[in-house]
Amino acid sequence: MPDVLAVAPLTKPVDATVRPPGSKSITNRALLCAALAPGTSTLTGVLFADDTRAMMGAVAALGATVVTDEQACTVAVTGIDPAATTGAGTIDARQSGTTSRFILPAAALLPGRTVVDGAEQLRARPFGPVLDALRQIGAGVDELGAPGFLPAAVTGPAHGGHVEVSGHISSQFLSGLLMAGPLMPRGLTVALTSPLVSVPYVEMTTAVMAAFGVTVDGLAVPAGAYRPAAYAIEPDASAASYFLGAAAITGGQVTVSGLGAESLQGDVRFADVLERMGASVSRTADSVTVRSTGRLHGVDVDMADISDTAQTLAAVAVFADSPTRVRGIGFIRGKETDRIGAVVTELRRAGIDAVEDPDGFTIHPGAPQPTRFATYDDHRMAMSLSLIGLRTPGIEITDPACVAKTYPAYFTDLATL
Ligand SMILES: O=C(O)C1=C[C@@H](OP(=O)(O)O)[C@@H](O)[C@H](O)C1
Ligand SMILES: C=C(OP(=O)(O)O)C(=O)O
Repeated sequence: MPDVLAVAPLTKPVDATVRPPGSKSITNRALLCAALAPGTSTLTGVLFADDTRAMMGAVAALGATVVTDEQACTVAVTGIDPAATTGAGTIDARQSGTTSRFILPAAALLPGRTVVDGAEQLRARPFGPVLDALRQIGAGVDELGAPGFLPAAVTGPAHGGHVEVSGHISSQFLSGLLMAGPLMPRGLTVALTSPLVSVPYVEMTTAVMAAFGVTVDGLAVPAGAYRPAAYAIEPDASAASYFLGAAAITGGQVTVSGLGAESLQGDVRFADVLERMGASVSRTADSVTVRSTGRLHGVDVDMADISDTAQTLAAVAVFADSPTRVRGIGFIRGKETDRIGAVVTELRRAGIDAVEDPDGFTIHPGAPQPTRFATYDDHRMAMSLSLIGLRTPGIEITDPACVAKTYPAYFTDLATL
């Protein structure tokens, strides 16, 4: 991929059906549950991207056997008995929040020492809540760098029981604890010490656990065992937001197949936001379609449940006929970059009146100037800002290769529009 990519404006309204690659979040949950199930599971519709390769490497380091067929998007995973496995050495979670936050509690099941580390970007993201939680349930935790950050070493086995963890920084801490819970001798009962963000991701966690034979009751998981499963992964709903956004701003229509009303992913609700803005949305059991009505109004919306689509909305909001206010997402300052600061800075670079708020941002519509956007090594900056280029000549994306974190073929797929 070039160092800078020029986005070609569309010459006519988009009219397309797309199927994004598998969900990152579901892929990484299914890989972990399969790795903790005795026997062989078969996963289909798997995402092959940097974040999921990180999880494949992590579960292999725990001792699971991972056999991939990238062409077919399938993975066969033969799981381990954690109690009979010693520590996993060092795991490189790369830039992946899910891999790192999910693998720490799983590594704490092993009677041995595992070091979890990641790329510089991940080392800057918070880990204190999960490290504290693991100490509460009997694991040894050494912070090898700054307290509350990676790298960290965990030594199990954790006995489980009652644990307290915060919910306002990331839901991934809770999801990771729940997935390891059934393999702790006392099971696990989690109490949240602060309001939970990204709630649909926890519902996704319990749904994937259920597919592998474990039932979560509230935030309590009894001691038990996973069962291997044949598991089909849905297309990625956060990835779908870019194509749905493209329909809304180019006056066209896009159908995303494989993402129906029953999706496990909260981010399918991005279509509801576009509907509130004036787009027409239709849903079937297996698809969602966004059709432009020619009208696009600004919206005032809390995106705490679907924050991975906030940057998509920022790009779409530029082309509305009134301002958009996004609330409830102060915690996205701790993602791949400070996403509130980054998206506001870049829109301002294009001459758009964008304002940073403590818990979100406000975008005033305008006519973007030709701009070379910075992307902050954040895949969602690159994918979101590219939408502006569908309507505006002279838009360039720096470091387009950063999309490899979750969607290596993004720019190829965007070009098919
Ligand atoms: O559990 C998950 O799969 C995820 C949860 C969300 O993170 P937070 O809970 O940190 O908001 C989301 O942003 C991330 O891309 C994936
Ligand atoms: C925040 C993200 O990823 P993660 O937290 O899993 O690194 C994302 O994909 O936007």
